[in-house]
Formats: sequence, C-alpha cells, structure tokens
Amino acid sequence: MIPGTDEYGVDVTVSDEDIDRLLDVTPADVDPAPELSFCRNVFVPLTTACRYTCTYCTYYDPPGQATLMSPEEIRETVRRGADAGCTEALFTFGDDPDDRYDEIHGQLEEWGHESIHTYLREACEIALEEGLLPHANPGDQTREQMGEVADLNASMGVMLETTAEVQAHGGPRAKNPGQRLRTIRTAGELDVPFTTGILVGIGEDWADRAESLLAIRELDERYGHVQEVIVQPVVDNERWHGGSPTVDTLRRTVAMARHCLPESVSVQVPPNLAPAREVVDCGIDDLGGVSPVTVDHVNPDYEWPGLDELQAVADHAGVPLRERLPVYDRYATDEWLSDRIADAIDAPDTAGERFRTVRDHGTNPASVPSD
Ligand SMILES: O=c1nc2n(C[C@H](O)[C@H](O)[C@H](O)CO)c3cc(O)ccc3cc-2c(=O)[nH]1
Ligand SMILES: C[C@H]1O[C@@H](n2cnc3c(N)ncnc32)[C@H](O)[C@@H]1O
Ligand code: MET
Ligand code: SF4
Repeated sequence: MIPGTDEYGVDVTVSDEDIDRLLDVTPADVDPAPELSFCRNVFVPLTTACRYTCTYCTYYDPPGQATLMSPEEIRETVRRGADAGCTEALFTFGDDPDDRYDEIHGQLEEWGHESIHTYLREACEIALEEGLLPHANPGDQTREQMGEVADLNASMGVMLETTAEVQAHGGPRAKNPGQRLRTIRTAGELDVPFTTGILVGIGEDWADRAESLLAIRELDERYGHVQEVIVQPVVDNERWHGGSPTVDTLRRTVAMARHCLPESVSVQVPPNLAPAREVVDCGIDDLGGVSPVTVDHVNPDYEWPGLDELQAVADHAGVPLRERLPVYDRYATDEWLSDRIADAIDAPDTAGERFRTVRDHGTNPASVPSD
C-alpha cells in the first residue's frame, strides 16, 4: 500500500503485477514522438516560506528569512515576461507558509490577505491583466485552496515526486505521498488540466518509480486531467550532493513513463536539468517551460537552454519543434478551461493574439530566448 493513502483517504492502489510488467520496459519498447513542444514562461517565486524541508531543495528559506513578492514586483516580473513574448506565468513557490513564518503572515495581513491562496488569486489577476496565462504549482493543496484559484489558472501542477517514503523528504515535516496523490485527485475532481511528475534519484528504487508512474496513470484514468508528466532528475546544489541519476537510468525511466501513460499525456524532461538530446528517442514529446527573462528559481545554477539549443535537440531527433501554451491544445477546450481563461485566449488584444498564434501555429513572433 502507498504510504499515507489511508491517512489522506485516497483510494489509489497499484498492483505488484503491473509494477513487475513495467519494470521490464526498456527504451527499445517505445516509439519516439513525432514532434517536440515547449512553453515560454516567466518564473514568479511568490514566497520562499515552506512548510517542508526537502533535503535536495535550496529554494526555501528558514523562518525569519523568507521573502514574499509584493504586488508591484509581481507586476514588474510578469510584464517583462509578456514583453518578451511569454505565454505562461509560472507560480512555483514554497508549500503553505504556516505559523512558523510570522513575517509572511504579517506581510500578507498588511496587504489585506488571510492566506497565500487569496494572495495567489491576486497574483494570477495581475498576470492575466499583463497578458500571461497563469500556471500555479503551490505544492500540496486542500480542495478549498485549489478551488480558490482554479478558475484563474490555465493549468496547475504539483510533482508527485515519488510514492516511496524517502529520507530526502526530511524528518517531521516530510512530504507525504498520500497527500500528494490527494492533491492530484482534487485537481481531477475540479477539472483542472494538471502537470505532475516524478523526481528521479532521491532515494527511490526502480519499483518505486514504476509505482509512482502507475499511481499517476490510475488517477488520470479516473479524471483524464493529467496533461503532462515531468521526469525530472534531481541535481546537485548547496544542499544536495547526492548527484543525479545516470543517463541510462533516465532513459529507462522516461521509457517506462511513455509506455505506461496514455497518448493524451505528454512526457517532459526539463532541458536545463536533463540531457534532453540523450533521452529524446525514449518517448519524450515536451521540453517544458523555458524562460527568456527569469532564472529557474528552484535550480538557479542550471541555465535555460536558448531556443537554438531546443531546436538542435529537435533536429537531432528529426522532428519539428513547436511552441505551446501552458495548457496543452487538447485541454484548451470549453470542457476544461474556465470562462476567464477562455476569454483571455479569445481576447482581441495583443495577448490574445499571441496566445492564438502559439496555439494555432506553434510559433511566436516574439524574440527568441537568449542564453
Ligand atoms: O522551471 C521549472 N518549471 C517547472 N514546472 C513548469 C513547467 O515546465 C511548465 O510550467 C509546464 O510545462 C506548463 O507549461 C513545473 C510545473 C509543475 O506544474 C510542476 C512542477 C514543475 C517543475 C518545474 C521546475 O522544476 N522548473
Ligand atoms: C519545482 C520542482 O522542483 C523540484 N526540485 C527541487 N529541488 C530539486 C533539485 N535539487 N533537483 C531537481 N529538482 C528539484 C521539486 O520536485 C519541485 O516540485
Ligand atoms: C519550489 S518547489 C515547488 C512547489 C512545492 N513547494 C513543491 O515542492 O511541490
Ligand atoms: S521542494 Fe518545494 S516543498 Fe520541498 S522544500 Fe523545496 S519548496 Fe518546499
């Protein structure tokens, strides 16, 4: 049984037979994708306060030292993104700043907010006003929290990371697989196009990788809301010196992901963390979000590749490179989009025009991301 599923009331089970079958899959068993996509985004690190203390993560600051972006900083950042032709405002930040962070609560209160979620709502409004589509990854969320912001997001996400209990998730404040799965299930219940994924190399074994992918498949089978699965290698930084998985490990994991997930689910490797060229024949069809204007605030030492490098990966694979929105085309329908997001894409303004050009043509008149 997956740890925490009982505690959090998520009925996700994966059979040993399915795990065993998936463990037999190799890169030779999957077909390369016919095209590769990517998304142009701007990273908005709303707060560095976090309830967890993952040992591989340099993103969070301890209580007393955490930051919260002001509405003006948010507006300035997303405006730079829109000016550079981005389509996505990526709100990825620490999980629920809890009562350990007095400075965050105090600041939120001063700005008239009782929670990070009401503030995230304001931040999404600012992004939409400035011409970007929000994609928020606030970590674990309750149904109430997700419900508070879902209509202002084109898509949302949280990495499952792994169904295993690993030391890297820390001691008393550890991420819980049951809680992660509940967050993914909640997104399904709320019809939110969703991004999730696994983090490879944090102490999980092969069976854990298979179980994690199969758990994601199980939830997608129920709700059909998983738009993409990221296969993300852990990378070294000031807090993590455990190294990254080998290329062979990554190749086999990507092949397992492609093999077990339906075609409607994209498989992504982040091109600043993974050797994309070396896994491109294992079934990936997406290179994630890259930013012409901000660093990857979670892994700031790992530079975004330029568009020319993404093109080189696609050329190496012999397939076209296509820009996409933060919501994949197959989810950009009335069934999945809120009125607010559909209206932003249909709007007769510059931003709407940019969204439609990207959606319909896979190209963008804006300048290319630079190194
Ligand atoms: O720049 C990053 N983008 C990350 N993204 C963003 C992703 O590249 C794009 O936002 C999606 O492809 C949607 O367009 C995530 C999105 C999620 O919903 C969940 C996890 C991630 C993880 C990362 C990440 O580590 N770095
Ligand atoms: C945004 C996502 O980045 C991932 N993340 C956090 N730290 C690292 C690291 N050292 N290497 C790779 N991914 C990391 C987490 O899984 C988070 O969900
Ligand atoms: C900065 S990490 C990304 C969001 C969230 N804290 C998580 O780990 O899921
Ligand atoms: S990975 Fe996310 S949840 Fe873990 S410590 Fe970093 S910010 Fe917090």
